[in-house]
Amino acid sequence: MDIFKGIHLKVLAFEKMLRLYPKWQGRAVLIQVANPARGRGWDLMMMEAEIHKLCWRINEEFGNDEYKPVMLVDRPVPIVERIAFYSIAECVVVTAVRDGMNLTPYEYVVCRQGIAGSGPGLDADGPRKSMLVLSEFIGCSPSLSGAIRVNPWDIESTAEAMNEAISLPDAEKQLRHEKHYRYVSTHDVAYWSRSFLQEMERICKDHSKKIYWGIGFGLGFRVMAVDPDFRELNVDDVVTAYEMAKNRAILLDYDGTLVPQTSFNMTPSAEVIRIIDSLCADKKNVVFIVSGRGRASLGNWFSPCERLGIAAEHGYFMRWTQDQDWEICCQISDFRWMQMAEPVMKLYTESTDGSSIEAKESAIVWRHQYADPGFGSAQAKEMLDHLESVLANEPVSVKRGEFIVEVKTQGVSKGSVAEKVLSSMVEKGRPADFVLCVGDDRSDEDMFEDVAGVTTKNLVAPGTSLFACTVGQKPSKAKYYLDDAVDVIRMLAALAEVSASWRTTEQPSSSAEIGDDTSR
Ligand SMILES: O=P(O)(O)OC[C@H]1O[C@H](O[C@H]2O[C@H](CO)[C@@H](O)[C@H](O)[C@H]2O)[C@H](O)[C@@H](O)[C@@H]1O
Repeated sequence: MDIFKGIHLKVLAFEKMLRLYPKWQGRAVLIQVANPARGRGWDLMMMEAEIHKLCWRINEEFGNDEYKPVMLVDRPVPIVERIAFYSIAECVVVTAVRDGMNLTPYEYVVCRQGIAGSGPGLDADGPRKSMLVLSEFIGCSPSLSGAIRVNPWDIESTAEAMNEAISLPDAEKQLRHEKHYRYVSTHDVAYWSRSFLQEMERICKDHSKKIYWGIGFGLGFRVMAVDPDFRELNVDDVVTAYEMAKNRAILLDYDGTLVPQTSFNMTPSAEVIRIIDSLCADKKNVVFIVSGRGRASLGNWFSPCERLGIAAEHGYFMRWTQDQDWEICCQISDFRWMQMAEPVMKLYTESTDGSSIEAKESAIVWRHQYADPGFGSAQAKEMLDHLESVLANEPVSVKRGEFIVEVKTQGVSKGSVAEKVLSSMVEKGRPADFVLCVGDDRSDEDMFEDVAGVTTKNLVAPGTSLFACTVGQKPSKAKYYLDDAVDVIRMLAALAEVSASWRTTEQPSSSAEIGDDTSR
């Protein structure tokens, strides 16, 4: 007995069932085993009193000398007695409003299976039957696919489920039991310990090759395993490679990379605009902003940088220079899935103060940056599962990012932007011999992964200097990290300076240079 077991809800649902389906009056009995509570408290005492009152009320109204509809067993129950109850029960009902696993349904199923030739109350060798009505809020509920799942706060639905459980034809009760028993008997302690060990082995496979860092403070402290090659980007090395390169590709994420994720004003600073514009002015450079943001705001913010390429909405839209049109990456015009995703997001927005929805042209985003951190990320996790099941047959992918859950068109990724930019340079006969790719978010990992494979795909010149760099020290597919956006800007400023010093001394550029070719 505790306040989360939802016993009062079960008793109320049973009462409702007797009222809705009078055929069960005189026939159905609810045996409520309530082991005495471990603690005491005013709320628990109130709960116990309420349960006793409810049981009394039902027994008064529907019972008689020979029939007591509710039997409340509120004393310690030895295991043998519990097994006896389980073995004869047509159905087990668990209506806890919060619980970890709750082993009762598993124990019940095993007891209903019994041992051939010794089943108390069961036809010794006949078919077995078991029925479960389970709260959707308990850990074991998803694993028992034959169970009828209920929201225990919904008394009427729980009453309907109880009636259904005991009314179903025997053949269906058998089928459901077979499902239950198959699961319980194959997922035993040996199974769990085996899979736990396998998982440990998988995770620790490269244990000795990794290096371990402790990051964060207090409750935020965690140990991180990273590749031994993962190291801080040395700006001098980047500058040297930049100076030596003939054709450079620079791919930059926006949020968290050029502007700190914590900034209230997310527009680029005058300094960022000046640096980016100066990098674009170098004819050896192809510079792209590769962002999840929409094309309107990126185009507007970077309007001073005429030669800047922009890949907006993770590359759904691409524009090579300001005077060119936006290209759409894939010929998908069916966005009906947005009408399925939006109501789900609205549901979570209503219950999560500080969250909001951002509808873009090819994607829809749920943002929880200003919600309570713990609650916001718990809601985001739940919403991700919810959206994945609702949109399972749609041509979309559902991803998490920095304080966001995003649904976007399948096949659109920052990785394909990197490939497009580099293959365009190859087509123009100017394959990149310097690639710098910086980002902070999960969506940037696609870009890092692709950039790591460009040499084998012949998308860059032999011996190319590749710098894939994540912002913040965290496990990443990038080989390098910089601590924050400030360090990124500092590095880009150093590169812009190199370009500026060359511009003051260089000869007029030849028309073969990639920067002069507007037909890209
Ligand atoms: O690819 P990025 O440049 O990193 O852009 C990713 C997302 O950026 C925007 O969201 C971010 O800013 C919001 C406030 O301006 C903030 O609420 C959110 O938590 C950040 O992730 C943009 O709104 C998204 O559409 C982009 O996907």
